[in-house]
Amino acid sequence: MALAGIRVIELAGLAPAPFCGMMLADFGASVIRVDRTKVAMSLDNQARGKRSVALNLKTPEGVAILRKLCVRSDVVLEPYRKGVMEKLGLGPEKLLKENPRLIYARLTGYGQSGPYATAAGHDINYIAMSGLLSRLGRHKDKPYAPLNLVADFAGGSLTCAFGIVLALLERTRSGQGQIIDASMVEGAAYMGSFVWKSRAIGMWERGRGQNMLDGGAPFYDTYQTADGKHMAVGAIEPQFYQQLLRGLGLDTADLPPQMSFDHWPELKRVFEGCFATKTQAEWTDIFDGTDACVTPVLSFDQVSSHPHNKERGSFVTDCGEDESPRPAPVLSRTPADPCLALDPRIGQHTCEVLEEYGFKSEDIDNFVAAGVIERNVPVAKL
Ligand SMILES: C[C@H](CCC[C@@H](C)[C@H]1CC[C@H]2[C@@H]3[C@H](O)C[C@@H]4C[C@H](O)CC[C@]4(C)[C@H]3C[C@H](O)[C@]12C)C(=O)SCCNC(=O)CCNC(=O)[C@H](O)C(C)(C)COP(=O)(O)OP(=O)(O)OC[C@H]1O[C@@H](n2cnc3c(N)ncnc32)[C@H](O)[C@@H]1OP(=O)(O)O
Repeated sequence: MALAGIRVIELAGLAPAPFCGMMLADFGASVIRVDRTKVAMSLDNQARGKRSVALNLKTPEGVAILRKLCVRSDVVLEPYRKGVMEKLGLGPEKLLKENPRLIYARLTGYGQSGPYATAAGHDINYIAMSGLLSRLGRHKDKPYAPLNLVADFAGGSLTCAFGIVLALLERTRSGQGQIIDASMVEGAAYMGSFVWKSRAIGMWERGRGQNMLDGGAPFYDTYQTADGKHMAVGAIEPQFYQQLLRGLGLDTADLPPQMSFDHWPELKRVFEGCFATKTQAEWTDIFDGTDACVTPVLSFDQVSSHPHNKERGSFVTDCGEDESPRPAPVLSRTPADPCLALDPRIGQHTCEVLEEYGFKSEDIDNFVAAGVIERNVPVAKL
C-alpha cells in the first residue's frame, strides 16, 4: 500500500481527525490512536485499521511516553483546541526538536491564530464562517448544513490528509518535517473555490436556492416518485436536457426555454407532475442507459446492491457484518486494503505498541500500576 511504513500517532478526537487517521490507515500507514485512560467507550467510529494505546497525558510519565513514541514516528495528528498540546509539553517546537523529520498536523476549526483560535465549535460553525453556509438551503428558507460533511470531512480530514501527504513527499527532498495548520474554516472555504470563482460569471447572482446548482433550476433537483422515493436530475447541458424531456415524455415545443429563470418554477411543477406518475424503479428503467443524467436517490439500504456499485465492490463488510464505503480513490498498483477486523477497544494495543517502541515489560507493568497507561487485553472465550 502507498503509505506502508509510515507511522502515525493520532490523538483521539471527535470526527475530523479520526477520519483523517482512518484514511491514512486504509492506505497502509500504521496508525496508533492515543486514548484517554478511565474512559468506558471510544467515540471513534472511524477507527478502521488503527491500534489503540490508553495513556494518561495528565501525568509526566504519560507525556514522556508520548514523546518517545513521537521521536520514532513520521506524523503526529492532533485535534485539540489551540494551546492544549503546548500546555501538556507536547507542542510542535519541542517535538520537532526531538525529531526534526516529524510532520506535526494540527486539525482545528479556526486554525492556530486569529481571535477565534481558542473557541469551541463544530462543523456548522466552521461552514458558517467560511461563507458557504449562506449559500446552502432552499429558496425562502433558512441556511441548512448538509450533514457535517463540508467542514469536518471535506474541509478538515481531507485537506489535512492532503497536507500530510504533501509534507511526506517534500520530506523526501529536504529530510525535514513541518507543522501543518489545517483550519476547517479555511479548508471548507477552499473546497468552495468553484463557488467563489464562478461568481464572476453570474452563477450565484440570485438569492439562495434560486440558482442553477443550488436547487433553483428544474433540471438540477430531486423529484418524488409514485412510491415516495426520489430521483436526482442533473441534466444541465442542452443535449442531456433533451434526453431528460424525452424520458419524461415531454415535447420541447410545449415548454418554456431551459434557461428562462422566470419560468423555472412553472417547469418544476411540470417535472414534479411527471415524476409522480411512476415508481423509482420504473424511472430508473427508463433513464438507465441514457445520457439524461437521471439517477435514483439510493438509500443506505439500496446502495451496495445497486448493480454499478456491486460490480465495482464500492462497499465492504467487516467481520462484525458492518457495511461501509471502501477507501477511495482506487490506485492501480498500490490500492488501499482496508482492515476488516473489529475496531480497537481503548487500550487494546497499549503493551504491544509500547514494546514495539522499545519499552521494557517491567516498565510497562509499573506504568499500569501507577495508572499512567491502561491495557485492555481480550478475555479468551473457552
Ligand atoms: C459535528 C461534529 C461532532 C460530532 C460528534 C458526535 C458524533 C459525538 C459528540 C457527542 C457524542 C456522544 C456523547 O459523548 C455521549 C455518548 C457517549 C458514548 O460513549 C457513545 C454515545 C454517545 C451518545 C456519543 C455519540 C457520538 O460520539 C457523539 C454524539 C464536529 O463538528 S467534530 C469537530 C469539532 N471541532 C474540532 O475538532 C476542532 C478542534 N477541537 C476543538 O475545538 C475542541 O477539541 C472541541 C472539539 C471544541 C472540544 O473541546 P474540549 O474542551 O472538550 O477539548 P480541548 O479544549 O480540545 O482539550 C482536550 C482536553 O483533553 C485532554 N486530553 C486529551 N487527551 C488526553 C489523554 N490521553 N489523557 C489526559 N488528558 C487528555 C487535554 O489535555 C485537554 O485538557 P484541558 O482541557 O485540561 O487542557
